[in-house]
Amino acid sequence: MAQIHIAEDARQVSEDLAKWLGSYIEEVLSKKDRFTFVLSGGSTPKLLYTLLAAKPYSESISWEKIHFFWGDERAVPFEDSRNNAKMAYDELLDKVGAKAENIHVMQTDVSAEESAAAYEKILKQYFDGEETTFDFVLLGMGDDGHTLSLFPGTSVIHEKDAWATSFFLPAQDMYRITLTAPVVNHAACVAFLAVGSGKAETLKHVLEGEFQPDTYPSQVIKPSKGELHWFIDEAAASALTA
Ligand SMILES: O=C(O)[C@H](O)[C@@H](O)[C@H](O)[C@H](O)COP(=O)(O)O
Repeated sequence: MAQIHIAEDARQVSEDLAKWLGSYIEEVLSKKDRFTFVLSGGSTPKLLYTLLAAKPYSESISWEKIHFFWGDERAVPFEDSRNNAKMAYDELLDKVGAKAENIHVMQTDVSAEESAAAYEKILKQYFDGEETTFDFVLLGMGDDGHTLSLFPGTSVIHEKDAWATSFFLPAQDMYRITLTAPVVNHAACVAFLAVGSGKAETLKHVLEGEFQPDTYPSQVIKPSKGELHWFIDEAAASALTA
């Protein structure tokens, strides 16, 4: 069952998530020596990353023990403003003590197919045979209900085997590289961060409507063993009935 955290506005949601995440990371690192963290792209996480890169989190989190991954990537050069890895470096990774060898970007200087295959190999090296995959997966949700690069009507929504894949997205005239539901649904903890009235109607369907993953791909995120959290603001929550 998803745990839903509602705050007044986008800043408060990000502050609440930063605080919650700081405690969660500390708890996990009290039991083991690495924390695997999937970063999200899009615009919503920027404020969260900025908060994490500043005090107290810049000093309280053991950044050197965190291994970073991405949920998806647009197959554009790193320097392109649409590149998810660049946003995370600019807002967070260039500001905290993460180790370069622990940061695993989805390469965009090779074909999307090669990038996905290389990512699959890295993920298998980290998690093959493990009880769960990532310690934490941060996800966004588009106004259309997509998450990662699982867009409505795409076959990748139903991928059952690959942990990372790629495909051409005609609507954006670009290739995308993305994690798939299987590897995310085996994570220890998944948290959506979604804000704004533009997501309200979609969020109502995702959380309260029938299971229609081709229309609302975010519905396929259902951790089998792990926790599922939604960090949302009042505007995004405005159509919820529960
Ligand atoms: O590459 C991407 O676009 C993201 O990974 C994507 O899944 C994002 O999380 C949603 O599109 C929400 O984006 P916003 O946060 O900008 O609404």
